[in-house]
Amino acid sequence: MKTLIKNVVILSLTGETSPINGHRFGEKFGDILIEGDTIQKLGHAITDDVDKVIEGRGMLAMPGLINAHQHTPMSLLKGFSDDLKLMDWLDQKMLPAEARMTPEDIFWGAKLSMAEMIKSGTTAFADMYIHMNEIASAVVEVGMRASLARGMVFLQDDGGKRLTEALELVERWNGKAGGTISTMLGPHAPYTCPPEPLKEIIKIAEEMNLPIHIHLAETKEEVIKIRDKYNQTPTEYLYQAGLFEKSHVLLAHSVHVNRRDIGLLKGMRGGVSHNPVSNLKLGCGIAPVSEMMNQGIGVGIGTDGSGSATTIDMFEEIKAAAWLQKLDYGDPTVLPASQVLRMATIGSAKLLKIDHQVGTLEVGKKADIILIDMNKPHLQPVHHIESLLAYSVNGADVDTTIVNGKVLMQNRKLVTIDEEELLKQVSTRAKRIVEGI
Ligand SMILES: N[C@@H](CCSC[C@H]1O[C@@H](n2cnc3c(=O)[nH]cnc32)[C@H](O)[C@@H]1O)C(=O)O
Ligand SMILES: [Zn+2]
Repeated sequence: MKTLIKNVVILSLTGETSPINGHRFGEKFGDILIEGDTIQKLGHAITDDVDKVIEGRGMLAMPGLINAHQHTPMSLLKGFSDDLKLMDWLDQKMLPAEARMTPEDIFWGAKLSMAEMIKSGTTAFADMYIHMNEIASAVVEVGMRASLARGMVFLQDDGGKRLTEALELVERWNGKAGGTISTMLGPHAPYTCPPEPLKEIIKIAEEMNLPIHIHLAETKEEVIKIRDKYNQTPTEYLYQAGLFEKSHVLLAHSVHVNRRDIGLLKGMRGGVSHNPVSNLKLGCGIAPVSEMMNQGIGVGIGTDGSGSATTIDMFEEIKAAAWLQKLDYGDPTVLPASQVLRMATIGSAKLLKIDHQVGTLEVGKKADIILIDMNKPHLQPVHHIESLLAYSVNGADVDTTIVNGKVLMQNRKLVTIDEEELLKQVSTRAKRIVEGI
């Protein structure tokens, strides 16, 4: 199967961040040839025989956004319990609701998130949740790229069952669906994982060469809890358990990390998923991402589940990430447009360990591409394309979403998801789940 995208402005997001006015609209105008799952040519007036032509005049092509931290089925719980403290929200609302979710609910909730992600330009995501078989099946049906982990909370005595499920997920799905699915191990957080199971997971991850996805230092309460229990910061706790010795680690949040903590993270494989909207909404604080990046720590962008962030539009996260750093430093030159766009693409790709496949538009990479319709009042005139993308574009401006060479949305119509059926399914399921909570 060959697809030709014609007459688009191509923003490949390769290389270093560009200086202000480094890119101008129209400078890289051309065509993209996709063969199978791969970008075959980027050039001018490509004339190959193809099966499908996408006319892209007036549109911009860029790498799909990569959401580095998600709990996709929580879309069923969006708006159900807002404006609560994180620990109350989790203990009193989310965990009881999650206990009621059937595998089918998880399947439909994951699909709901995927519909929203495709419609706002996200092509890949990292997910940590329960009933991962159902999520993996939804991923295959929908055609997105995903890195999946069974979230493990060790507060009850059936923790062993969770580890077994985590390993079954790896066994069954790692590298499957044409290489679009990868897997990680997902110990939930320092406050839900005591040293013993945590160390066991770290050892298994090293032996099996599996990345680890874990929450870190999201709230001040977490810092107090870990200090009271272990007399350490959450980062020190994970460091001492040996987490950063060998494994590739995806840390979600990392809001409350001090200078010393950042020193411990320096040199780690992987890095931090910054989830600014969730952190803002829960009043958690501002993660010191500029400082971490200055120390060479990888930083990508995620949304967290829509149970907390409520929105999973990565363009909102991009804006929030840039604005928060500028505000925090009192300096608008911090985290410029070109840098924050790279965090949400190749930055996240590195965290998911899929940067050899995606994250930039380059010949030989997998075709995960989004087309943005620039013919709109809020996107004209164009002086600096990266500024518009970072500060003006919304998810709803995405016209076409392609993953692994396959068109998942065109003219804003989903190709692999029956939207009407989806909305019917989720409304009845969501009502049943939260009844009486
Ligand atoms: N509760 C599961 C495993 C956890 S999966 C991932 C978990 O992360 C939770 N979660 C979602 N958002 C956040 C957040 O912002 N901070 C901490 N936990 C979260 C979510 O509710 C879900 O329970 C078990 O049976 O072991
Ligand atoms: Zn989370």
